[in-house]
Amino acid sequence: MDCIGARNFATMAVFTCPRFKSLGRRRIMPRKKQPIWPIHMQVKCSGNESCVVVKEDFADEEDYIKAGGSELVFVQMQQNKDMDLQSKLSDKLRQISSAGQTILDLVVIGCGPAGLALAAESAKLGLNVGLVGPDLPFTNNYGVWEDEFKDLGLQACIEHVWRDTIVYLDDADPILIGRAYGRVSRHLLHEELLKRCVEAGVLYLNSKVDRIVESTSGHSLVECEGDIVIPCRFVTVASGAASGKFLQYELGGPRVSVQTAYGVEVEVDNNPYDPSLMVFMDYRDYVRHDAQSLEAKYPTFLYAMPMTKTRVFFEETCLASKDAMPFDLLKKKLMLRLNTLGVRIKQIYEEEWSYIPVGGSLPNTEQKTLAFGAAASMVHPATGYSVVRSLSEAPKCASVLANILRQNHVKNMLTSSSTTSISTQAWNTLWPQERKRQRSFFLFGLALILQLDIEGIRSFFRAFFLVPKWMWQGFLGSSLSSADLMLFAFYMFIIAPNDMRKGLIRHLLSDPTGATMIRTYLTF
Ligand SMILES: CC(C)=CCC/C(C)=C/C=C/C(C)=C/C=C/C(C)=C/C=C/C=C(C)/C=C/C=C(C)/C=C/C=C(\C)CCC=C(C)C
Repeated sequence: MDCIGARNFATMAVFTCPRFKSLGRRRIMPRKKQPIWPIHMQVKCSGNESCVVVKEDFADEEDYIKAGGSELVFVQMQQNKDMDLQSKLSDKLRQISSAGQTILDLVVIGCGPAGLALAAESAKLGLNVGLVGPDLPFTNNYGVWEDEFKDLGLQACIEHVWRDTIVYLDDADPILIGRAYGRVSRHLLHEELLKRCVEAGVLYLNSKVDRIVESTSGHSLVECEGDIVIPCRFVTVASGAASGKFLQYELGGPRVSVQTAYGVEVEVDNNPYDPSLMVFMDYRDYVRHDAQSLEAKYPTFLYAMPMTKTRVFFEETCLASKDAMPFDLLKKKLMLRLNTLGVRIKQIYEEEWSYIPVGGSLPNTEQKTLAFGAAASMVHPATGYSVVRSLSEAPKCASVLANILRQNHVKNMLTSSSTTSISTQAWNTLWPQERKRQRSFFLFGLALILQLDIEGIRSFFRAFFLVPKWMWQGFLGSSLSSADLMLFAFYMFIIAPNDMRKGLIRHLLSDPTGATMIRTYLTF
């Protein structure tokens, strides 16, 4: 058997809800007679993690249901097999079963940072939360501004901090931006978010969701692989940008663009970068390629995290392009760049391929299924960053869901129309008009970046980092209000060189995102 324990989640129990039978749904229990009710099992695993998964012993399904388990098979989260925590969770599961509550308040689909954070925050507020998704480790390397991660209480998940961050645009003086940057340990972040879920009593199902349907009673039914159906009051899709099959997006919005990056963590000789500084963007041109070449179509920069003098994470990044920049081209540019810098790679620890859709439409806010994180278009269109926004908005989104459920007394009265209007309230909190205005500005900025060549990008970012620090920091962190963003635009206009000023005005008057932005700003 695979090492379930080493992956942190472990399945526990499954309920079947007799109500489904009357709805004429397909059988809830897997057809093959297998012991899906809690069983006692021991899992061997490598490493020093304790991997014992203890489950209650039942002779058969009937025995299980008699003992208080309902028919819908469900799951309990465990982390590092802490038996004390596990028994608390078992108690919670029993309370839910004994209170006859087979309908969960919220099912979150997706076990990335956004899904885990939303599940934990919602369960903290007393909602019965189920989390569904494959149990996989985080794969992305997250870079964050240290102050922002500290504010989220996640400082302990940062594995390396650089006291300052540097930007190279051309051969002129580099820009020291005066802000500490951190590299998040994806393992520690995963552990911390799991811990929050475990402590808050989130229930977990390691499965893939096939579809979400509405029942006539107004509940959502989350249909998972293995003929498992979970009834709940709200479903929130947090399974990343590729969640399209569960969601509808507004029609006629801007086309999705792509941020692509190829990274390697390596042991090197001749690292030219100071290990005390994180290299946020190095736009210097080492390759000196012909302006007509394919490389010129995709202006890229180097993002570098020197962990020590000899161990460095280098990532060649295309901030945004209409069509994804091919990974082999990114890799080639990175290798050429390192070669020109005289960096000699001695050992490769890991490689990363990153593909982040940016821009695009907002989710249709009239649908009943909710979304969070990248699925809810929360990726910053002009930077590709999203993890801090998802983590910081999770408590707010959870509290809105909890309030809506409380105010509407939906635990007792749910009809299709009431749940639709409740979902609209939740959507409006996630995407209020003010947020839509800010986003329209970012989309305008993204469209601007897309049409700049390498020289245009250099002078654009020179102006960008000259605006007052609170402005560019707020722009990158999505924390400027729509009015502040206007002030920021005005400021950029004032300090920009003449040709850039002309470009800004031309873009405002001619690009469709300019007209959309003006319209969105004028809508109240
Ligand atoms: C794995 C993962 C997760 C990842 C990987 C990848 C990477 C490495 C990434 C990185 C990234 C980065 C670094 C990014 C950065 C970015 C930035 C900095 C950005 C920025 C942007 C900016 C912008 C867009 C800006 C804009 C501005 C504007 C739009 C302005 C305008 C103005 C105007 C129109 C004028 C007006 C006038 C009057 C009013 C008079």
